[in-house]
Amino acid sequence: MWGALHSINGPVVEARFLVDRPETLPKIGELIHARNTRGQRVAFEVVSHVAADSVRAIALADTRGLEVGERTIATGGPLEVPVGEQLRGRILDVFGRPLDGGAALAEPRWPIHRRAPSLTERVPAHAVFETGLKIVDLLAPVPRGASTGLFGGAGVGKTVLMMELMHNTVHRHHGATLFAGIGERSREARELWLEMAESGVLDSSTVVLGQMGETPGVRFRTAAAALTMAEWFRDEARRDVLVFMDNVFRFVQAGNEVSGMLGRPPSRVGYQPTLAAEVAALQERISSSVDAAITSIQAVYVPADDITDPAVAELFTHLDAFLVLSREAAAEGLYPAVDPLESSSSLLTSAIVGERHARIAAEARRVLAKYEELRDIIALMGMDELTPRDREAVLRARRLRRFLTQPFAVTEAYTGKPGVYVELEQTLAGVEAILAGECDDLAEAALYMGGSLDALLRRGREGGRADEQGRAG
Ligand SMILES: Nc1ncnc2c1ncn2[C@@H]1O[C@H](COP(=O)(O)OP(=O)(O)OP(=O)(O)O)[C@@H](O)[C@H]1O
Repeated sequence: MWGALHSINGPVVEARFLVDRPETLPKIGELIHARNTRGQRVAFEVVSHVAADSVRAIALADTRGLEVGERTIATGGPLEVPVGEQLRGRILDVFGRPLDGGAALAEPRWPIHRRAPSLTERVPAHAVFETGLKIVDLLAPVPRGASTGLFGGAGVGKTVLMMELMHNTVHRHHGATLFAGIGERSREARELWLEMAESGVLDSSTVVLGQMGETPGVRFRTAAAALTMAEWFRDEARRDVLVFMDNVFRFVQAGNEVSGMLGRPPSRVGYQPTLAAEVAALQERISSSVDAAITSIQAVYVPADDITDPAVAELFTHLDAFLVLSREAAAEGLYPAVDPLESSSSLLTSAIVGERHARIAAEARRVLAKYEELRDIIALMGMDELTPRDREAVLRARRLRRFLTQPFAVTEAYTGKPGVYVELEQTLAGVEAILAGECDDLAEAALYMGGSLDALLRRGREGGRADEQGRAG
């Protein structure tokens, strides 16, 4: 159907169509096109009907060079993105166009506005997505088919952690991984791309970018585009998919910009009135089917560290686990720098992970919390002032904290240590032994940056033998 641009107001346009019946007017969510003075096609998404023959639409590209009266074409459907195995190893924009200099993608294409599975179709997120990372699987198990929030300032290891999780998903779960870059700096996306290539996860992953500097419409739709691609892997290939969103707060922010441009009055503390619905529409699509699941890890920027911010609070209601990265842990070289006390997961109850895991995790947390509590006293007065009971807790907490570090496969190139994947059972056995005092006589360093307790003890014995040989020689 044909129409013409009737008004242009930055990224918001109104287009009038030649309609014979009201139902033929482009629908909300439908894509319409117009050409700018350079002959380039500019896409818009219809966001509201303003009259029987007119729509308001938001640009998904730069609107400079557009003129009133320009012919507008309704495409008859929403934005569609390519799906399928062809996505692997590709870096795409929100339209599914290559950003990696490679060939254009072919059919099939799926519309980005897809229904979330209904309550009867979805499988509750009561299963653990094993990451192979001791500290995560023990204290903040990632729920399969649900969302986990990732929190941490600059330089504490967010990107490295995301890449290790991608690596383990591909190599252990034979799953697919997707990275949605939303509203962050383009330079970071380029670095991520290089790091992904270097650490060997790029070939099995797909990156979808709607970065800072793109129009709000593009940034707002990036998450939906990436989820559509993930849904193909879950529903057609029946494979588990891990979707990273960096940063989901920027999705809310883009929605707010769109809302402001449309002249909608803001509600809570300046956010869009549609905030809850927009977040829910996105998060509800992250779910399991009978055969496979979309599991999502979402970096969350917390403005001014204020967790009562309405957007952050809204995002929190959809998160089933929290991975909090700590600057102190990173400074001490305790990688992955996951904060063992701040991180949590709704799965950590005996009904879901079993009585043993829940008990070991609670005990580990108690000992680590005790150590935190005593740190200042130790710094001031030294260990000698502690009661024997507290001294024992400190000794075990320090060993436990070191046991919860481990080398990553994706950092092998610069740490020189091969990465390890530790199965949950081995993590539990190691933590149980440390808490029972079986490692009290071991040097702390013997438990640092390794895998299972058995592997660490083996490493210690071999190291000891090598030392003896060295001395003998
Ligand atoms: N698991 C790890 N093992 C060893 N070193 C690590 C690990 N994680 C992070 N580092 C070190 O910390 C540095 C910063 O990590 P990373 O780039 O992941 O941080 P970030 O939080 O994503 O930072 P930014 O916010 O700047 O993107 C790495 O270059 C590396 O030196």
